[in-house]
Amino acid sequence: MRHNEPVSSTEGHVSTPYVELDRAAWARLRDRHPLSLTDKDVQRITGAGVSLDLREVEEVYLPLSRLLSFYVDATSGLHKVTSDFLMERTPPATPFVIGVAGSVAVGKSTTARLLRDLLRRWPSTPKVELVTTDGFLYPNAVLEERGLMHRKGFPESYDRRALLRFVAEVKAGAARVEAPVYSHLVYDIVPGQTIAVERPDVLIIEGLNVLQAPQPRRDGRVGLAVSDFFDFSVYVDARVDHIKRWYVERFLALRETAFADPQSYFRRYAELSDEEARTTALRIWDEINGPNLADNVLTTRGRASLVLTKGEDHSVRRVLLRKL
Ligand SMILES: Nc1ncnc2c1ncn2[C@@H]1O[C@H](COP(=O)(O)OP(=O)(O)O)[C@@H](O)[C@H]1O
Ligand SMILES: CC(C)(COP(=O)(O)O)[C@@H](O)C(=O)NCCC(=O)O
Repeated sequence: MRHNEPVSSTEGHVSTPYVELDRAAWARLRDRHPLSLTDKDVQRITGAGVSLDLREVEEVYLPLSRLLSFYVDATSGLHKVTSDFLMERTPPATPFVIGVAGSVAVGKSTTARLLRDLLRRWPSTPKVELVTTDGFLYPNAVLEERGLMHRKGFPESYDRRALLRFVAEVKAGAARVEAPVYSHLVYDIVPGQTIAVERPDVLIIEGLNVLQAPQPRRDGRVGLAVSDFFDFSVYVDARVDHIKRWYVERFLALRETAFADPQSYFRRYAELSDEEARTTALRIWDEINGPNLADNVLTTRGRASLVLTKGEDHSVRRVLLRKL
């Protein structure tokens, strides 16, 4: 099969809406859109903690940011058409909204930060903001009351209405919209702290459940979901056994950093031996993050505009791009 041709599927005679490109085919696209970065740029982009390969950024994420910048321009043209049709004199600026979804530990935050920093380099999108959905988790006090302390990350652990309102307001061009902030260190919402979004060119919303379909309400009617406001979405994908290993490795590493902080909710984990830490991480994975991935996150993959599939070293092996 030629890699630049759509994949056809025999499943129920519905052909897939995606075009599938392997790593080499995707990387070749870069030749048509010459782009380059220095090691220094990459260091600046990724910040502390994650060691990223320059080639990976240039071959995978830079072309994606280029495609996105074309989408931003095309979408703004479409808004103009609607506005002209409606004879609006001063059409509101409408931010382009991108959702980034995937499992805990698959690399959503890294992908979202990369896209933010790369998009800022393109002329039509200098102002890019990134918001993570953890700020919309209910505070621990509410989760405790509802018996949801061991369901953090499951759809019901979020104030979905507040999240929806936030995205709808940003999308409607509101001058300033605030989102609450979650601290991984204290493992709770930070009272009174917010992040402000002020009419960006692009808003990236990153979180486990951002691609969830709208849920039926109590009256049986189906409302809106945040994904209804997305102009584009990325699902970061990998084999579950790889993700589970990345989760455990990150947990072991956190003993030296975040867990060791006197303020950390998980202070007690800093003292664990390798074996104890591994057992604890595997338990948390098997009880919380694994089931959430299987039941609520993976089930939304087919709704994404683009799926990045990573190999066991985090390098992207395959890209699915929705064409239909
Ligand atoms: N593209 C990448 N290349 C190398 N390592 C990565 C990459 N993306 C993520 N990682 C590693 O995987 C771990 C999880 O990534 P992160 O972005 O924090 O995941 P998530 O936000 O999905 O929980 C990080 O600790 C980081 O070291
Ligand atoms: C904070 C999270 C729910 C992810 O939030 P997101 O930004 O994806 O909405 C997750 O990273 C997490 O910490 N899960 C909790 C698992 C546990 O209770 O340890």
